[in-house]
Amino acid sequence: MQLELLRESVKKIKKIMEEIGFLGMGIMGKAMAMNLLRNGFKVTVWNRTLSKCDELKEHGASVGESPAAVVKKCKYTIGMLSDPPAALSVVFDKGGILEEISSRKGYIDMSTVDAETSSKISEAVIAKGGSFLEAPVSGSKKPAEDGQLVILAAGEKGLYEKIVPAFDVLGKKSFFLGEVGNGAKMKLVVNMIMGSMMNAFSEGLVLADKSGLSPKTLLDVLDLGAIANPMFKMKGPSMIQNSYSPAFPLKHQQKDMRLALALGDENAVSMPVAAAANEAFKKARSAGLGDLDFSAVYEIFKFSLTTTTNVKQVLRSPSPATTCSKLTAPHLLQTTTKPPPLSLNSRIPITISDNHSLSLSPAIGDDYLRLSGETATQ
Ligand SMILES: NC(=O)C1=CN([C@@H]2O[C@H](COP(=O)(O)OP(=O)(O)OC[C@H]3O[C@@H](n4cnc5c(N)ncnc54)[C@H](OP(=O)(O)O)[C@@H]3O)[C@@H](O)[C@H]2O)C=CC1
Ligand SMILES: O=CCCC(=O)O
Repeated sequence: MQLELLRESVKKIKKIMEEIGFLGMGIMGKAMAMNLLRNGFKVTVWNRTLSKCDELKEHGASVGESPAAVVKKCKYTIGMLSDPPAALSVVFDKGGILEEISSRKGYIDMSTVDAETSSKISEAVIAKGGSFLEAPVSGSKKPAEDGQLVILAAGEKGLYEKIVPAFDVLGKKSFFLGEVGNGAKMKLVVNMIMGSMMNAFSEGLVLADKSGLSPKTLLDVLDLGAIANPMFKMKGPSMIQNSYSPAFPLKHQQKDMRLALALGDENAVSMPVAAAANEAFKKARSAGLGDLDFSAVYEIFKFSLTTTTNVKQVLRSPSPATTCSKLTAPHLLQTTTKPPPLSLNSRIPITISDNHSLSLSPAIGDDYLRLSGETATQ
């Protein structure tokens, strides 16, 4: 039975025969390209920062010197880029896809972008005789590694049918949603709901904690009830340990909230919950948490202090009189260098306002300096 299944998938892959191009070796692109390689596809990769292709090369991928070079070599090219400007750049800029796309070649953009960006790309590719499919995905780093994504495709049905063997490797289920734009819209609706849920979850964890309840017990209770879901289950334990290793970077979640709200504007849909969630993600970005996992928005709820003062500066030269009029998420600050004057036993007094001060003690983690402290009325 297993052998039969194996034969079937080899047959499907052989149907494609042609090499697959892959643009964008970020968290998702790298995992997806690796998965294609593991499943017998020949893959040529490209990334703006070339060094990120090294690991793929070690696993048998070829490396193209530009998006155009990849398209020239491959019949089908997939893109997994950060945002609309990046998705447009690999198509329209010098060395971009348009220089080599032609009839019998297809471009599949799996990035999360808005319908307008996707339509612009589609029109340009089709004008050159090529085929286009948008195919954003639900699921994060782990599902990408395991080939368990949910693929939301729209555009040219013919291209969809031809690329299905690759989608079967990348995902557990593909939807074909009709005309270009529908995949982008579906993805934005899903991520809008996800971002709003993450905010409610964060608020709940803080409320439990401040009410004298154990956040860990809250996780156990949630997991047994009607609102149990994989996201709470997966993110909750690391959130209560202040650990936010990025699977889905917060800056991308905020981009998706922004694009979803724009879709709401376009359709006159009132979205007060999503708008509030977007504000929290923006606040987290401005506090320097954009490259952490989107669950780091929890930090914003833990500390309702508003801040922008250069806390890094404060940390580099802590002194008893250090004054910090505005302070955000003071216990989790990204530092470029470990500040020399600090030791694990240091306590750094920081005055927040005339009436309040913080006394912080540092613990140095991987790339982050974590500080914990309590407010005290002077
Ligand atoms: N991470 C996740 O869980 C998920 C992410 N997504 C979506 O997938 C896309 C990729 O996400 P992810 O892999 O996490 O993001 P990363 O930030 O890890 O990677 C972004 C990629 O885009 C490239 N890039 C950025 N700007 C440009 C540009 N101007 N020109 C060319 N390339 C550029 C980066 O290149 P460089 O290395 O040079 O910076 C990198 O390859 C995003 O749209 C995201 O919203 C969808 C589902 C899940
Ligand atoms: O766009 C990112 C989605 C992340 C997820 O579905 O877990």
